[in-house]
Amino acid sequence: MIQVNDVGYTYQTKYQKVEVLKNVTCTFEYGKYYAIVGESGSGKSTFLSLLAGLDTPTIGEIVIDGVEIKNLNRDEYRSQKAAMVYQSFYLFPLLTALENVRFPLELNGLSKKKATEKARLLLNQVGINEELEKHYPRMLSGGEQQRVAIARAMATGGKIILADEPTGNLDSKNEKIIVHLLAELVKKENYMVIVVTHNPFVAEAADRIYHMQDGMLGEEKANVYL
Ligand SMILES: Nc1ncnc2c1ncn2[C@@H]1O[C@H](COP(=O)(O)OP(=O)(O)OP(=O)(O)O)[C@@H](O)[C@H]1O
Repeated sequence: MIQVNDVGYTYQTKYQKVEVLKNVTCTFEYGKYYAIVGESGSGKSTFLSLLAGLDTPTIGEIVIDGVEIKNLNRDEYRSQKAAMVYQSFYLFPLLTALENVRFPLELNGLSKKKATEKARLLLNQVGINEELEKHYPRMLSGGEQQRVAIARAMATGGKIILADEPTGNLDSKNEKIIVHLLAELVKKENYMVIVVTHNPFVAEAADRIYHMQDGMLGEEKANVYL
């Protein structure tokens, strides 16, 4: 699980300090889908980047499966435990769908043959067939690209998916497909999914919703929509 204990984060610009997160305390468990909602500029993405190990809290601690994040090897954490999914997909443009998913598997030491087999399984799981796997990202629809990005996140082998507006560039049909996919990973494979979103539909599917307001995380609420 992830325990966030009294975390604060301050951006230091040339002229001023901007306190973006204040006294954030919460926990995230495997097998649950969380949504973090809140006004623009309230600190949601900053918080997600701390959970991803992309930045370090100014004060407080984040503990992942019993180890404080600052004591983890950051590269290993991001390549093996927690993966980010973004609004703009960020697939490697010069790699096919299959190669995009195979890449982290090979990076984690699998042979090309084994990595190809595993990548195919993951792509199949997200509904990308053997024809589409040969396509470069520009030849895929937004929904297909996001599914490849989720398969790539799963390829890290970690069970934590951190998603920043994962449906922000998608139409409502693809939005549903992606939300369903994430919810299934949580239910059937014990993933922990944490989604930052402005989209009520994406938030409604969550087990828990956290409200970020002016850098403070509001009381955890069971999802009232369920
Ligand atoms: N590199 C930076 N330097 C200084 N201030 C920053 C930096 N990045 C973000 N901020 C400020 O931190 C605050 C929180 O930003 P953040 O992106 O976390 O908000 P958010 O809730 O995710 O917003 P949105 O919903 O619009 O994406 C904002 O006031 C923003 O201007």
